[in-house]
Amino acid sequence: MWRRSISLPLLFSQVRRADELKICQSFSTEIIKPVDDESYSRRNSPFVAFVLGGPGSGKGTQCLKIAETFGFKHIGAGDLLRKEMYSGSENGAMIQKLMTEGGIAPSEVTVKLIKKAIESAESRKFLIDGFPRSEENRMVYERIIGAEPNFVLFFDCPEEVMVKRVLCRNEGRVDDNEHTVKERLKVYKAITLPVVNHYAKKGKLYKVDGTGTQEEIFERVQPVFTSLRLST
Ligand SMILES: Nc1ncnc2c1ncn2[C@@H]1O[C@H](COP(=O)(O)OP(=O)(O)OP(=O)(O)O)[C@@H](O)[C@H]1O
Ligand SMILES: O=c1ccn([C@@H]2O[C@H](COP(=O)(O)O)[C@@H](O)[C@H]2O)c(=O)[nH]1
Ligand SMILES: [Mg+2]
Repeated sequence: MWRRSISLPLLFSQVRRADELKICQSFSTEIIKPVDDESYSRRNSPFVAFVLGGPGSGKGTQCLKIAETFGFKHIGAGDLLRKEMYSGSENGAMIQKLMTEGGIAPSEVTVKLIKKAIESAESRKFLIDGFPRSEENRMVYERIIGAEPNFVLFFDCPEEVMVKRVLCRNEGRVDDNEHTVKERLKVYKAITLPVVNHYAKKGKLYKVDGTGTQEEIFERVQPVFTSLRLST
């Protein structure tokens, strides 16, 4: 049974009072509908937080810190697709092409990989990093998984900061170049931001300032997770 020591409506109000997180500032001013976490308790479903933000906004970096500190399993949608790409699967060439072009993989492919990762994990608390990237992704996830996320963490970061970070990343990614990052930003603004907006309207969005040092950002993120008391 999932438990936490504080209800989310109370958490939201505490966070607002403390002004530690800038929630939904540019999307909606209020949390309209508190997260219905009790339904998750009853079904004993996994606890899922989506982590969204533009390319280089720091999603992966902060997810590693959250996972280590709060015992979440980190599932990077892009990481799953990269693994699939290098596995020699029939989808490999298709994934490589769309990643190089900054596009979005077919929803069924990504959701199937996420479902497998959730089902094979021992943890029941998940951070799903970099997904959903489109409204279609979101709807296919909800249909196949049969649930919405408990909340969505969103890193808000200026474009020039994100581009600088991506171009300094040295991990040999096929998309870490000037051309692809520009394409990714276009896709992010046109196709991913509507998903962020959707969750803001539902009162499920935690918007965090993604500028500053990694440690400063983690300071802003921590209150969200320290307030959750989920059994493992
Ligand atoms: N606060 C920060 N200040 C400076 N560099 C950072 C900061 N956070 C992350 N980085 C670096 O910026 C790069 C991008 O960060 P990260 O991979 O976490 O972003 P991301 O949102 O996961 O991007 P993508 O969507 O491309 O996977 C990495 O090289 C990371 O080490
Ligand atoms: O749900 C997803 C996640 C990722 N992609 C593709 O992968 C790259 C890199 O993703 P990161 O999350 O930044 O590692 C992304 O630009 C997409 O091309 C995807 O299609 N769907
Ligand atoms: Mg990442």
